[in-house]
Amino acid sequence: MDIRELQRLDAAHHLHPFNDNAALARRGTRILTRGEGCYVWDAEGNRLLDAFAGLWCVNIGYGRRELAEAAARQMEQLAYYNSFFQCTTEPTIRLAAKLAELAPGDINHAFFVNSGSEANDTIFRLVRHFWAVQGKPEKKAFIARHNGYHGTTVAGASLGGMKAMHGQGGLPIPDIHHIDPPYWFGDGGDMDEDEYGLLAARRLEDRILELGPDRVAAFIGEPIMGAIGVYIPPRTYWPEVERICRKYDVLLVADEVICGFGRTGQWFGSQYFGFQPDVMPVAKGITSGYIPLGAALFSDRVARVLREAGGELAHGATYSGHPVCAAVALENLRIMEEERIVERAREEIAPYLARRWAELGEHRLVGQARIAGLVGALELVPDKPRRSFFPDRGRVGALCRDIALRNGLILRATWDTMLLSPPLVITPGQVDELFEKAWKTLNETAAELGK
Ligand SMILES: Cc1ncc(COP(=O)(O)O)c(CNc2cccc(C(=O)O)c2)c1O
Repeated sequence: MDIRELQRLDAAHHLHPFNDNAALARRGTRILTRGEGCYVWDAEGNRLLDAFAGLWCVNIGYGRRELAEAAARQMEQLAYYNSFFQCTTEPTIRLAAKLAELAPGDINHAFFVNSGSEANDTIFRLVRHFWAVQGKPEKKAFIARHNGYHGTTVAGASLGGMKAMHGQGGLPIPDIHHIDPPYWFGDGGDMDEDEYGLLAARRLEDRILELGPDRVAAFIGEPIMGAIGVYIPPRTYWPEVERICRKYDVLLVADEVICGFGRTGQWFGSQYFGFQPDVMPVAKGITSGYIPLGAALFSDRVARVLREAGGELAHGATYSGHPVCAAVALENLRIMEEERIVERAREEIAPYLARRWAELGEHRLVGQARIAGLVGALELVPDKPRRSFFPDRGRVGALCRDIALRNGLILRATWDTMLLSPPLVITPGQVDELFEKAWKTLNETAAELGK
């Protein structure tokens, strides 16, 4: 492999997602070549501990041959057929049944797509259809959170609260409203966290009353807000959100694209926080990132209306329920169940990871270390113990991420918050390696800042 030639071709022909492509062309792309367990290798032979599981998604770790073999078997037998025209395939059916078994409460129905973004676009359309066929076409507004992330499609990016995304493409589309998120570190002041959780949840009730309950179709939120910086809400937040949604008959959509399939140590984030959604988009961990797959999961109530009163659903994609993707997802979930990956993550790894993560919180550069199961954040601050931010937010985070890479560790940086989301199969020894590399990285970052 001629790395320079590949980088030249990349700069000439490949537009990267969420990148300044001109700067990247000047800097050169890191080319990843292999993955095994919790490690990935780049083309220059660097072995990196991937404490971010690709992009929140490689839950069972890299290199599980069983998934490749499941894909090959299905490809050889039936590489593709669709679920249109009264047809479908066996793995698609079995995956829908497996998801009904794993999902909480009466979430028993799956509409398959190719990504989390498409799952949220599906939810946006079918939730509106759910109310319209019941004679409530005006009940079509969605409420979401500023700085939330729900994907990159028109509806997904509009449901998201990222202003930079809204600025590209003239978003949000009409009838999508945003409230402030539960970010205690940033705006909780001296308030007790439990008290702050209730206050943050009641922002939803205020907005429902402002819009009129008869106009509000649904509220969508990530159990833990991932991309913006792992905002872990106080334990009082979600039960209060659920109470408010039930009070005004607003559907509750839990965006489980990151939290789903074991990330918090429970199968789903709603179980970690103790609430029951009506609708759940899922993706990422459903196949551990080995092949693209997303799904919109619906409760009995919603599915019954869509089935019985909805007539023909005028919605679907070529690859909705793709048999190879379904076969890989089934193998992924089989491994997760048979090896008790979620339970072991909760019982054995999460407690140890929490202890070591809290030790990183002792560092002079860290204003808060927060974690829930196997997803966490370190807030880098200029003058601990004050909860404040660096003036040029994002520069220190980018510096810290680059130093981590130099030390053989992958962490994500959002602004000046370092994010953790390792494969669920990380071992105690690898947690120690993560700690050592992260501590060294924080020291070197502080030194570069003259701290
Ligand atoms: C909560 C949530 N919902 C929907 C999506 C969209 O899924 P797809 O990407 O499969 O369409 C996501 C995706 N999450 C995501 C995607 C890209 C980058 C980052 C980051 O943290 O930098 C996070 C997500 O985190």
